[in-house]
Amino acid sequence: MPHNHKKQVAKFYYADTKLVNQAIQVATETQKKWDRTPLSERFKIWDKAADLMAGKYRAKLNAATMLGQAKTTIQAEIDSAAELIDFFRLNAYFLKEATKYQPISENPRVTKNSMRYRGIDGFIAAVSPFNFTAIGGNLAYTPALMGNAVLWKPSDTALLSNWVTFKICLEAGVPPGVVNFVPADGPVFGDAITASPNLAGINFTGSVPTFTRLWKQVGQNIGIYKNFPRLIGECGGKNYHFVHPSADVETVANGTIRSAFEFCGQKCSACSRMYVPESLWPAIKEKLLVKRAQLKIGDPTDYNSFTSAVIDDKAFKRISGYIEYAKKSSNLEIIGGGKYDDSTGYFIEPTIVQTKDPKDKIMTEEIFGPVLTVYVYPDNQIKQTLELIDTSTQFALTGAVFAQDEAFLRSALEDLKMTAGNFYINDKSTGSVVGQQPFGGARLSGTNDKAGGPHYALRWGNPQSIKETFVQLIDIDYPYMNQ
Ligand SMILES: NC(=O)c1ccc[n+]([C@@H]2O[C@H](COP(=O)([O-])OP(=O)(O)OC[C@H]3O[C@@H](n4cnc5c(N)ncnc54)[C@H](O)[C@@H]3O)[C@@H](O)[C@H]2O)c1
Ligand SMILES: N[C@@H](CCC=O)C(=O)O
Repeated sequence: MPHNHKKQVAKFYYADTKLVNQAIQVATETQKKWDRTPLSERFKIWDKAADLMAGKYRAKLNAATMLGQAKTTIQAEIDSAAELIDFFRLNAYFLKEATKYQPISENPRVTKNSMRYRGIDGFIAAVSPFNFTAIGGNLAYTPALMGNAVLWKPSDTALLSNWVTFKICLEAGVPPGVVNFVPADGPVFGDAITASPNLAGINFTGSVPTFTRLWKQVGQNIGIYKNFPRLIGECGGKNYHFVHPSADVETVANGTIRSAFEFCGQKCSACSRMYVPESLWPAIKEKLLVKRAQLKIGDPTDYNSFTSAVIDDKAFKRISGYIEYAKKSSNLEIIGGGKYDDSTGYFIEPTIVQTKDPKDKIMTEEIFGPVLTVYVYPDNQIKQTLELIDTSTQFALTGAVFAQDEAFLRSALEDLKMTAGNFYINDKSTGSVVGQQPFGGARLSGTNDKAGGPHYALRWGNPQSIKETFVQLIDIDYPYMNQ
């Protein structure tokens, strides 16, 4: 039954503290053995998993993502087929390349230096969000590829697709105990892992408040751990589209509609605030409104649906709360959409708001839903508007600039340097591809460790330098003293 019909698709047993602790014990014990499995063996397993995802289980994975997370066919294919497979193949490729590096041995007959790539003794907790099946797979399996053992806590609202991913990896040959699937209430899981001396790292993607809580708990417990836990957190955004007076109007309108409303704006990279010059606003407004009105919102299993329902009642309340706020505010005007209805599912119309105040909370807080707010700026205030983009929110995840003026584009790259970890020129702020646009942002958007990039797997490594000497250590003098 599609998610938007408000029916449970599967029932899972939720782990209590005792069970989480048992999983920690299993993982910690398994890690030692798993870390001895040669990398070449692990690469074969990852390759097999990617083959299974691309072949035998492709339809099942996509169906699970559609039914469980209300993604349309195309959005499911982008996520649980393409991106998930890319993570498995490219992380293995990047790690193969990285391990080619060996330190300098000046005279290999005297001394050989080498580096081996180990996991971290203990366990890694992978805590994943609802919105991408691929992100869950990456958070859990990239540390595992590196030789770690993992407790994977899926989101309550992505259980089905995450479970299918887990089963595929078992079939591909990831030994039991290496990745442990642990559905649990968030705080129960968070409290248990941060209280364990064996916690070696947290690989988190989700909201700022959840990551902040986990970081604080680790800080409070810092004296108890065997290792300093590694903390990776990819969090929220308030992503922008900045339109220069030289921009191509068609590109702006199409890119913005896709970025703001695909998957109901429930992408961390979705465009949520837009800055348009007065001179282009009439043309852009008209195109945005026409295109918005054409979007079909319905069942994700209907091929004609552009998007479906938002993920759950909590999201529905939060997003409709912003719409109600916009209706009441004298600074804000809803110019498109604005209706919502949860009688058959958590449906919210793609909504476009115009604001007089570029610092209104609707322009600064993450909404994570299909609400786009536009601020129309005077054409002679480009610099001031760029400054506003940089300073008005605490996030720095994605941003896009639309312009045909080359000189402006080069200066915008500098003026907006710190505003986004993923910066787009004449393209929408969403849709990063593994290996092509490594993903992540700084400031409160996260630790910017760039999932899908060449260094990500190494963040989970525990390299060991080895020096072997083949000659006798003849005395205690320094070498130059014998010359
Ligand atoms: N930057 C990125 O790469 C990226 C990608 C996807 C999503 N996101 C962000 O994720 C958020 C949406 O996802 P969400 O609603 O699933 O986020 P969330 O923070 O509500 O949940 C994320 C995960 O944390 C778990 N959790 C909740 N409380 C916990 C606790 N006390 N201890 C341990 N785990 C706990 C949840 O059950 C879930 O598995 C948005 O803010 C979005 O921007 C960021
Ligand atoms: N790769 C995705 C990441 C979105 C996060 O939720 C994108 O850029 O659209």
